Order: sequence, then C-alpha cells, then structure tokens
Amino acid sequence: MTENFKSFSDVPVTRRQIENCSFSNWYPFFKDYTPKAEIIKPIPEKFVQYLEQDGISLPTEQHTSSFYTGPIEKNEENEYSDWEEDEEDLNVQDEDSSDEEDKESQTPKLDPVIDFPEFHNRLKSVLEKFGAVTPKLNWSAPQDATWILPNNSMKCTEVNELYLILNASNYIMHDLQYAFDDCSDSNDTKEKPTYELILRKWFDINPALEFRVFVKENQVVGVSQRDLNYYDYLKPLGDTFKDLIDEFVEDTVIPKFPDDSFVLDIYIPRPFDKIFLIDINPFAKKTDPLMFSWNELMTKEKNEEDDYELRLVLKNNTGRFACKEHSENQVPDDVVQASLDPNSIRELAEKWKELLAMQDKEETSH
Ligand SMILES: Nc1ncnc2c1ncn2[C@@H]1O[C@H](COP(=O)(O)OP(=O)(O)OP(=O)(O)O)[C@@H](O)[C@H]1O
Repeated sequence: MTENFKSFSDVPVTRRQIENCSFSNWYPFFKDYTPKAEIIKPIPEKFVQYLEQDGISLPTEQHTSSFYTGPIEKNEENEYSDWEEDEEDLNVQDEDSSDEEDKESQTPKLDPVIDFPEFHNRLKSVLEKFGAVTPKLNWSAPQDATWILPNNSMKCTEVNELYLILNASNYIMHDLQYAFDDCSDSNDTKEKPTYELILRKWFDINPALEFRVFVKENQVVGVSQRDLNYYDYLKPLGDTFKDLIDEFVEDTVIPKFPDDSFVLDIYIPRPFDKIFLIDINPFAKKTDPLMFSWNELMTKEKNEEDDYELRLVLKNNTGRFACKEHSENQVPDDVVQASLDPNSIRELAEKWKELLAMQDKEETSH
C-alpha cells in the first residue's frame, strides 16, 4: 500500500479531479467508446435559475404532454406536491415567512419560451435529431426523478419531459449547488463550475451488463456489477469481462485521462467484444462503491497473481445486495398508472383525500 492511501479519511479529492470527471472534459478523449451525445455548454444562467426556482412551469407554447395537468409545486426539499393540504399547512406559518411566500408567489416563474428561447429551440432540435435522449448535467443524471415521466425511465422524447425530469431531480440540484462540497481545496475558490447539459442519444441498455471499475494509481483494484440483482449468466463470463476491462483501462483510458485514480462506469453488450464508456467518476467517497466498501477499495492490494476481484451478485448472496437504487423512484403502482392519464390522477387524489380523512377520524376517536 502506498503512503498516499493509508485510510479512507486520507483520500483527498480536489476540485480539479471533480472537474476532470465533468462530461465535456473527458468525452472528447473517448468519443469512439461513448454513445452519441450532444453537449450544450455553457447553459444560459436563466436556465439554471429555472431549475432552481420553486415549482415547474412548462413552456407557454401548446402543451403536448398527455400527462401534464397544471403547475406542480416544489417544497423546500425539492419534492413535489399538488395536494391542497400542503397549501393549508403553509398558511400556518409566521408572518415573515408568509410575507416572503407572498413575494415568491408574485415573482413570475421563468418560462423557457420567453426566458431562454434559443436554448429551448436547441433542445427541440437535438430531440428531433436523436429521436429520444437521456439528459444529465456535468456529473449527474436525474435517476431519482424517473417517477415523474409516464415511462418511469429517463427516456425523453419531447422537450417538456426534459424540463419535468430535470426540475424534479435532487441529483441535478446536487450538481448545481454542491458539486465541490467535499473537495479538500473547496474553500480556495467559490467560483462556480461552467454548467453543461448533456443530451445522450437513448439506447436500450441491459442493466445486467453495466459495471463499475475502480482504478487506484493506474491499477484496477475492483470491479462491481452495477445493477445489484442476480443474473445467472454473468459468472461464466467473468474472465471475458476482465480481459476486456484490462485492455480498455490500460490501452485506452490511462494514456488519456489526467488522473491516475478514477472510477469508470462501463457497458459490455453482447457479443462481449467491445466496451462502452458511460461515465467517469472521481475516486472519492461521493462515488457509490456498490458491492465494495470504500475502506476495502482504499486498502486493496493486488494478490499474488496480480489479479483483482470482479464482484457479482451470486445466487447465495442475492438478498444481501438486492435493493432498489434511487429509492425516490419507488412510488405506488397506482401513482405511476395515474400519471399516464390526467383523469386518473384526479381520481387518485380524491381517493387519497378520503383515506386521509378516514385515518384522521380513526385517530381522533381513539
Ligand atoms: N445513452 C443512454 N441511453 C439509455 N440509458 C443510458 C444512456 N446513458 C446512460 N444511461 C443509463 O443511465 C444510467 C445513469 O447514467 P450515468 O452513470 O451517466 O449517471 P450518473 O448520475 O453519473 O450515475 P451515478 O451517480 O450512479 O454514477 C446508466 O447507468 C445507464 O443505465
């Protein structure tokens, strides 16, 4: 083990390292290995404000979404609600805050067509070119907000879907507000990053064939399955995957990527002869270690055969790792179904209210 990595708390991550993982900084090096993408950089300041504002206001041009029924309000935690109860709750606040809210509600919401029309048209033209896209900002994709789209995925085929999913995501807010929070040199400069929007052409990915590769000081120290479900066909393919990963890291990534420790997200589709690069993350706590722990990765040394572990969910440890990521996505099936149809969402709201009223009655009678 080298002196640089004694224990997990000793791992410094710098602003530069985070910036190196920003999509537009690595994409030009690995274009041949990355699914098609369009980078919009810089994005207009007004669009950043639009993402940060309370609530979602969709463009004033004709709404084409079949599921959009009106404004959706965001609360302080960037969560959404259009229940009346919440509005009533808000009224029981001290005068100052209600004044502030009055002011806020009087502030006109930004509107893409009026406030950033060129950017809005650019989004539409990329959608036309690619057919379907999945968005991300510099580092994060809105994986926590798929519940807001009818297909319950990050696939966007129209511009309103882009606005909805980006606005609903806390992961997107993280990129906007906390990107450099854990950096050892984050206090040196308060300078904000140059924000970018990435529109990746959609393709159907088999999650079983996505892997996360941990590289420490130019050595692969571990590879984890990314989707933590059990797939019986993965184990016999282990050696094939490792050969491809070794070659890709040594011959393609290390010669071009500026840091010597990093984490790759890769995809190895059939017939298992090529690697696609999905993302590069910092070798740091903010990157999910998946089936490893960070302590384990930090202290990992190659074994005698100069080998590392490809960790898979096995039949006998299915329960240990099987969990749904991005738990925000776990909404009741009724809600997902209702989001497909405006009438159903109204019915669901009514039912919900009735249930709450019944519950209230029961509680007061006890
Ligand atoms: N072009 C694409 N088409 C369809 N799905 C995609 C595409 N690119 C990425 N994905 C899916 O989106 C997921 C998230 O993408 P990505 O890793 O870039 O986001 P992220 O926010 O950096 O995630 P994490 O925080 O887990 O690293 C990928 O695991 C993959 O399943």
